[in-house]
Amino acid sequence: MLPKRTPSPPPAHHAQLPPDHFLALAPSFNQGNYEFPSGAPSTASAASNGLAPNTASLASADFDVDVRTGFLPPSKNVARLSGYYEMWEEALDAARGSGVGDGLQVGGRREKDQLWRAGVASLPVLPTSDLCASLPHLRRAHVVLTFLAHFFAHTSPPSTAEPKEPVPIPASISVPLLEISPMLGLPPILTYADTVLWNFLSLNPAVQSSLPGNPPRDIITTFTNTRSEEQFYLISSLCEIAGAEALGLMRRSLDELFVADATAIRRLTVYLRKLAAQIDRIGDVTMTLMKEVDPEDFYHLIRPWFRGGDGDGPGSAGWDYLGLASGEAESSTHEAESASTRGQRGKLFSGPSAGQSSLIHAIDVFLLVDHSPTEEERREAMEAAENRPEESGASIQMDSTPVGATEEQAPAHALNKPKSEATFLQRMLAYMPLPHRSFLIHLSTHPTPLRPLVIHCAQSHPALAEAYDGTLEALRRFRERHMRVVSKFIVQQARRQPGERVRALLGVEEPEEEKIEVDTGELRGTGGTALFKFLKRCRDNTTKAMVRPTGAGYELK
Ligand code: HEM
Repeated sequence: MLPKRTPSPPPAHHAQLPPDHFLALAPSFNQGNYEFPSGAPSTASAASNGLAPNTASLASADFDVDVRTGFLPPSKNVARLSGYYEMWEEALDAARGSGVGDGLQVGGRREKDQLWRAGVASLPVLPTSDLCASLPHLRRAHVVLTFLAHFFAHTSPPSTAEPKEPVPIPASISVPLLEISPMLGLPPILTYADTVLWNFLSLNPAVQSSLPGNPPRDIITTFTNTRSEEQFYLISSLCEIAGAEALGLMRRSLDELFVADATAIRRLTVYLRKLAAQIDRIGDVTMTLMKEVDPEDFYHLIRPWFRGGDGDGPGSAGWDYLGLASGEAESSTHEAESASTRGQRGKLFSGPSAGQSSLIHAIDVFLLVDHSPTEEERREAMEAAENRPEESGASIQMDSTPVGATEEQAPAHALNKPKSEATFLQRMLAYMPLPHRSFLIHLSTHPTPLRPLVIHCAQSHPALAEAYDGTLEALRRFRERHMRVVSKFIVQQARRQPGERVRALLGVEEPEEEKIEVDTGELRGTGGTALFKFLKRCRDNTTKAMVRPTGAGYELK
């Protein structure tokens, strides 16, 4: 099925990394500790015993955050690898086919799917050294290899053994993937960075940037060739563009916070109002999903490809990354890996979710919205971890407590949190590219004095408190609208059979029964969350941060 090839010379056009690029530097924070056995991704001044300056900024090139494009790369994404890496691209072309319904099918029951898998398993293990000189090429390699890994895993026959065997990922994919993933600070699984940040071309691809005047227009890689899948990624990238403007407003607010005199407070009030409008804009863009993405396509055709090694819930067998000696495999583990799978073959990484976007998390940190678990949730998580250690997830601590904060300065709910359990948002940090993760950790360990200032000035400058609450109200509105999207694209689809068109594409003839009973409490996102509880809690935490909270809102149904 795949053409036989012998390795040809490496691509000649790779640009050299500037010597001060983050990939070229040995990070000073790269010594292991309890939380990050393979090195802590933190640039916090706390890590240097207070000697390092606080360089926290909301648009910092050091963290690969661009003033114009935010978390999207300002330079052009690579659309195709060349030289001997063409082999991977050809395997991906063969998996995708040339149109809707022409590619591989989840379940891999057909001969076509089996031939493809055999072809990929017999590919040689390519060296990755020629990718290392260029960040855009390294990113494209992660996109290609993770799409291939998901194609391979989801066309593999289900294990009939008891207990289930992990899904094998062949050495031709897993070895290079495990080599390049640490260079990007990502786990060896498809992430939001692969489907969105590094997967678009702009309106004018000749121009080396994705400025607002030259926004993302074409998606490079999909599983299904459907317009819905392209639009799902594209709309997410347009949210990021709208978010870049929000980051700019937050950066200007930080400058005013630094001065904090009467003029600065007036300006801050204006910036917060503008920030609220920009968050509404992100919500407007998100709502275009309702029109542009077909919910049946999303739920039945696209989403099944996203499932990661933990896709079967707590009892998942995971994915087995073949081809490395056991010692090597262990040194390639990543923070996203659950502690319970270290040393085991089946790795339980989660599939991609827009919850892995750094944008909304950055707004949360700026406004000091705290998502740490409540006492009750902490107890529940501890019990779950004791009973089912595989559910405890990776532990990356990110709360909004200022470094050196006193009890009065820190939000009460952010103090005294144990380090042993991680919230969804903390877990999602591990699925972000290293510079973005470092950026969020840096911000959260140097939180803005915004909320304390708003509280301090509530009497003397009520307009500031109003603007602050207005921004949180806009963030709450975003979360409500997002819940409507989740309701339409997941909850409602889980309750009914797909129509004839989608059944034909799935290779399913007759629906088993028209209506499906769904326990909504059991519905899980690709990030592994219990959907209803999680999204409501994120919404309610936003309201809690208000100086004058408003009432409850939309219920997922
Ligand atoms: C069809 C479209 C979408 C669906 C079905 C969807 C679904 C989900 C689900 C199921 C979660 C829970 C986490 C998980 O387990 O994966 C989640 C979280 C999240 N999603 Fe989406 N999502 C969609 C689009 C978007 C877009 C366009 C954004 C843009 C910013 C976004 C932002 C977030 C954020 C920030 C979270 C974390 C929870 C929060 O902070 O409130 N999502 N999403």
